[in-house]
Amino acid sequence: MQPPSQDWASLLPAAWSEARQILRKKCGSRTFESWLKSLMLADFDSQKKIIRLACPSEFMANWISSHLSDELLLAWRTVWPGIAEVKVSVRNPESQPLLLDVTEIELPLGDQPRPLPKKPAKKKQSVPATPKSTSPEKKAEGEDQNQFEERYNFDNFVVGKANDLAYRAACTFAEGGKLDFNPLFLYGGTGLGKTHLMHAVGIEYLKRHPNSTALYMSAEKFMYDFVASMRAKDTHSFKARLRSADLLMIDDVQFIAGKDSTQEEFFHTMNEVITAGRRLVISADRSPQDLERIESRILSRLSWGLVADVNPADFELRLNIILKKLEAMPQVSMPEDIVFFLAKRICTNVRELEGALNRVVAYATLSNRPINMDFVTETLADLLRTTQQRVTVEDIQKRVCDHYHLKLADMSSKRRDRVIARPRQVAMYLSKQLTSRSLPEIGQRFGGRDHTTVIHAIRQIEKLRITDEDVDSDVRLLMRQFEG
Ligand SMILES: Nc1ncnc2c1ncn2[C@@H]1O[C@H](COP(=O)(O)OP(=O)(O)OP(=O)(O)O)[C@@H](O)[C@H]1O
Repeated sequence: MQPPSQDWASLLPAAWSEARQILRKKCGSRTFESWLKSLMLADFDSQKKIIRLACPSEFMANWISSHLSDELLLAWRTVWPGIAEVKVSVRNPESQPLLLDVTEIELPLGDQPRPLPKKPAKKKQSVPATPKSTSPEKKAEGEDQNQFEERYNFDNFVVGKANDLAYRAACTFAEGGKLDFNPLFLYGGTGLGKTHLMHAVGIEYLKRHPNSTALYMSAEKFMYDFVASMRAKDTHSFKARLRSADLLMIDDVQFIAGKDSTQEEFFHTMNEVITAGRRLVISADRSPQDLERIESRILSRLSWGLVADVNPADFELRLNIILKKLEAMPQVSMPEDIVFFLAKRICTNVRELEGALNRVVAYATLSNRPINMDFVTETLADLLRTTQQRVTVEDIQKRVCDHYHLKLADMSSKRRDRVIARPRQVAMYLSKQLTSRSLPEIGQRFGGRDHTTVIHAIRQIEKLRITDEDVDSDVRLLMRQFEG
């Protein structure tokens, strides 16, 4: 059964964001910036599995179609394997895009550029398209008003031991009462919810104080806008915009490390905002004392306020996050053991956990398959491989020998009778699937066999998994033992 269209709409932003990351990597920043960046997601035909992208001109549409169509299809298929076709056409100025692409993080023009951050650019959804006749100033104003992602609110933020302090501090800050501390400094590793909390502060603060102004920007955007304002010889408007906000939030402040002139401006902005009794929220990937190449006067101001850490989610929090996300997808039926499995295995950060969940749901819907353990281990194979504890060829050999009641020495012996040769092939196959060992390395560990023997074993098991149910179920069982 096909899901109703709004289900697709909720999954598309994350998928498009992931596809863009892949495209940037595959095609290089130059091509991406020149040709692909302005592409917008225009439509998704869930019946025919066609993605339609729109770009500003016919010339661009033709060029992209003739030069980059393979890359586009590949990127989409990496994210959603069932996609049949990706079409590029000219944007209809009247129609509203499915997704409005917000400005991606730009490199600063003045201060020494640093590599772009690896995390996906955050997307806003459901932002009304800017009317064509809007003046640039009006547009900037409009962008500020629409800067918060609605779904990043306090209700959607799941609280656990790892983020309790940060959550409570953020709530207090957003209430807008007497300021007991200022600034609020949130820090923690990537993908743990700092940006989510900042958006939640902004949303809540504006809800309670509709006549106030709140401004959120990444430290990179701060840097870029500042440098641009210097070039345009108009730093005045830049300063005025930031310093007049009742609530100012700067995300990922570690990005201005080593940027002297930006830090100078940042320091004065902080000072003015705090002195004027306006609210300031700053986030970083580490605590003030651990931030390097940031001026000490900035660090000391940061430590004046409340410093709250956001820690990696524990199992219970991960479980609750999945359950919360599933609440928003009532059409999805996910068995309890899968929910536990995901919470247990995807423990890097919440962004990855969310990505894994979205991928499973999207693939299942696209391929019309039920969500069960086989499906999930197959769909998330790459992720599980990197997150799983390292499995060694020796572990695999032991498990296979236990399963088939063989001696460990049989894995390396020259004996070729089937009762031994077949399990040995299974062990070679699993070694390729579950470890990062090369074919010669695997052969070496099976009694110094040649890599062509390993290739033969892998092909043999691949064939048998299709034609012989017993072999297939043995392999699945063994695989699950390692992956679970
Ligand atoms: N406690 C939570 N409850 C619900 N969702 C969460 C929680 N923590 C993180 N998320 C989700 O995880 C994703 C990543 O979070 P976010 O972008 O806020 O991370 P971050 O800490 O700002 O990372 P970075 O340092 O890379 O900017 C978001 O989609 C967010 O909604």
